[in-house]
Amino acid sequence: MTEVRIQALTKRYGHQTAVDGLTFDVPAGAVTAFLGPNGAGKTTTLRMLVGLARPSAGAALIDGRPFAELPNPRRAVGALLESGGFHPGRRGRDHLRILAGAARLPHARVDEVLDEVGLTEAGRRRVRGYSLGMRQRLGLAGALLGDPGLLVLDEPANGLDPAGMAWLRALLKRRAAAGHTVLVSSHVLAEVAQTADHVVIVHRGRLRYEGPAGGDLEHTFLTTTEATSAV
Ligand SMILES: Nc1ncnc2c1ncn2[C@@H]1O[C@H](COP(=O)(O)OP(=O)(O)OP(=O)(O)O)[C@@H](O)[C@H]1O
Repeated sequence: MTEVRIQALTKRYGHQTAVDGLTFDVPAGAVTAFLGPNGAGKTTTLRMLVGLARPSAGAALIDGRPFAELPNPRRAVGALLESGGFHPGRRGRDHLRILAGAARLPHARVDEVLDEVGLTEAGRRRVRGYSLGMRQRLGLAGALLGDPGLLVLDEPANGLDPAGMAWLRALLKRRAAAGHTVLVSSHVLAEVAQTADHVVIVHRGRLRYEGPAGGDLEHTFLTTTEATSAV
């Protein structure tokens, strides 16, 4: 069971405050949707959680520690924060083999995760020929390699077709049912309503809502974010 605690988390870029004293918990054994308008601070928060950005103040803790202090971070946390970053000339399978090697994970995991994301055949092809949805699936495969207790996904549904969305929904629910912690940002409220158990809404870097999913999510979103965007 992996607990996530965001505590008075703040990130400033010059005079701009992207994340502003944000506090919330992410429960284990549930899918938590992380919502907010464009520029609300979601990606910045997730980047701090997985050690890609340093907080200006406050903390993002995984089982009580910042990512950088986890004893085995690549096994504890699987993250998908952008679907780029693949070497275009590399085969999908080789990309995952390199990740597995760096994390000292058994190479057998590569075939398991390729199968899990439906890329068994495509894994033999070079990434330059992948569609956006296939790149998302490959990114998800990378996040799943270490069978992590915590999955952190930034808009993973981007580029997925309807069957891909249904597949992703089932995957996230399966992880949560197995007791894992799943934190996923999204703009697709209808999708979130079908997937999430718990919802966190931010706006202008601040917490606007935290609670169980259900009810009229669109109404909650629009009223808590004043239907305006910071960008
Ligand atoms: N590296 C950076 N340098 C300067 N400003 C940044 C940087 N990263 C993010 N910001 C700013 O911080 C704010 C929050 O951005 P962030 O990407 O976290 O929002 P978001 O909620 O993920 O948005 P979206 O839904 O559009 O992806 C924005 O105003 C953005 O311009």
